[in-house]
Amino acid sequence: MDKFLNEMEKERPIRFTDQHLRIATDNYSYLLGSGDFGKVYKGIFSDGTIVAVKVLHGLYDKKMEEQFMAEVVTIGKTHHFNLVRLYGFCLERNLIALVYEYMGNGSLDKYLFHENKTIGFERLHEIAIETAKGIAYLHEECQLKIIHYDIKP
Ligand SMILES: Nc1ncnc2c1ncn2[C@@H]1O[C@H](COP(=O)(O)OP(=O)(O)OP(=O)(O)O)[C@@H](O)[C@H]1O
Repeated sequence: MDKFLNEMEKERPIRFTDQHLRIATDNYSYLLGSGDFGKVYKGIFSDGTIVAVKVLHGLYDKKMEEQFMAEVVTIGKTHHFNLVRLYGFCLERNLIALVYEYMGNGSLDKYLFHENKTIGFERLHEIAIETAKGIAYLHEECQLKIIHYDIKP
């Protein structure tokens, strides 16, 4: 694990301390949302960079370690316009977190599934193409296994 973390630090993602993230998030006072793996908070670093800090919940075990490493290895290496940047991570006994680029407009699914406004076909097509470009890049960069589904007409 230590070797992995040292490698990652050379590659790019920054290793943050618990204290650093506590200050940036103003003691986790601004909740952006929550997902399957934890809660996401807004943070601002002293240089003005706005971030989204995902605090992973659950006990630190082998499965959690694997999930964490997979995310840092894959997303941490990527630099693509259509993919959210992973700036860094925190791996301490009392805090396991991932630090992402802040997306001011929130999640895409909000627009696709929860908003009353309907998105026109052209915009939907554009989103699909740009999403596919992001996935293709990730696939190439990280040699991810992408599952191919048979789409029935
Ligand atoms: N980078 C970000 N910038 C701004 N808001 C974010 C960011 N990442 C997450 N959020 C907010 O936090 C919420 C939860 O995100 P999270 O990634 O934990 O869950 P999810 O999108 O449901 O995916 P999953 O749980 O499958 O990982 C999102 O719906 C969004 O509102």
